[in-house]
Amino acid sequence: MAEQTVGQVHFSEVDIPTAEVDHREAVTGGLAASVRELVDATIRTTVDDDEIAAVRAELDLLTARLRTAQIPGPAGVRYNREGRSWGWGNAVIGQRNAIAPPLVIVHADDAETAHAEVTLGAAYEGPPGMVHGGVSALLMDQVMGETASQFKRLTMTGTLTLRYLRPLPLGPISIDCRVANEVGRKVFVEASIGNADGIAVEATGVFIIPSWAVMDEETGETEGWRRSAEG
Ligand SMILES: CCCCC/C=C\C/C=C\C/C=C\C/C=C\CCCC(=O)SCCNC(=O)CCNC(=O)[C@H](O)C(C)(C)COP(=O)(O)OP(=O)(O)OC[C@H]1O[C@@H](n2cnc3c(N)ncnc32)[C@H](O)[C@@H]1OP(=O)(O)O
Repeated sequence: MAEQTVGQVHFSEVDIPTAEVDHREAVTGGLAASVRELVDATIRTTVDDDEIAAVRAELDLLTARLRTAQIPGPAGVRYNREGRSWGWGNAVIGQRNAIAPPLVIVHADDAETAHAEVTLGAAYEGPPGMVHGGVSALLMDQVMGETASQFKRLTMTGTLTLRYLRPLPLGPISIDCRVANEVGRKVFVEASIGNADGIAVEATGVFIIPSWAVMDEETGETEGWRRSAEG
């Protein structure tokens, strides 16, 4: 495994064929989906105290089984020689992360716009019955960051500005995003999150190609970046 550190961000090139990555994602993504159900059930269950104690004991055993073989730290961002990249622990789209909603992001062919959808349940509540404002910010930050990167360069959130227009009920939500402008290493991105009733939150962001990122003058790609297979 080749470790590459670009500034303070670590990437790992691993020699795993894309088919194997896809297989691992299908298997562990299924596990994450089950844990996501568990999170929802934990919030909403009304079973009695004894039943909670019994379930907890079983869960602790299951967790111990998973811990018998673990990587030493977080999942990181990895890529293979076929250009497939993956970040299994990502807080928004990590395939193995039960805390991730998980958002499905579709980027336009020109990579300048993106659309994302997900259904948010009880685990994402802020005001009663409504999406937590920080969750709205989190989801938009991810979509905006990916869109700013255009899958060819490393961008980091510099400034994210949000205007909360109206409360957003839990349930199906969607995000729209576009690159508005670019000046030097600054990429200006706009996004909104809402539902069938309209937009609830608007966001503008300045995403920055860090000064320490090494850029290829011809392609505009930064080192450490590989286009993901899902694009
Ligand atoms: C987390 C990165 C992961 C990367 C993974 C890559 C590939 C993996 C594959 C999939 C992931 C795809 C995309 C990523 C998607 C989502 C990730 C979520 C986004 C995040 O969760 S990311 C974490 C939060 N984020 C930070 O952790 C940043 C901490 N911070 C810094 O690392 C530096 O602070 C930095 C780099 C921001 C700037 O450093 P620098 O040295 O390059 O800046 P410099 O001084 O050269 O300024 C150049 C021009 O930007 C202006 N400028 C500077 N700072 C500004 C700011 N904050 N706001 C507005 N404008 C700013 C100046 O005013 C100047 O403007 P002008 O040229 O006009 O004078």
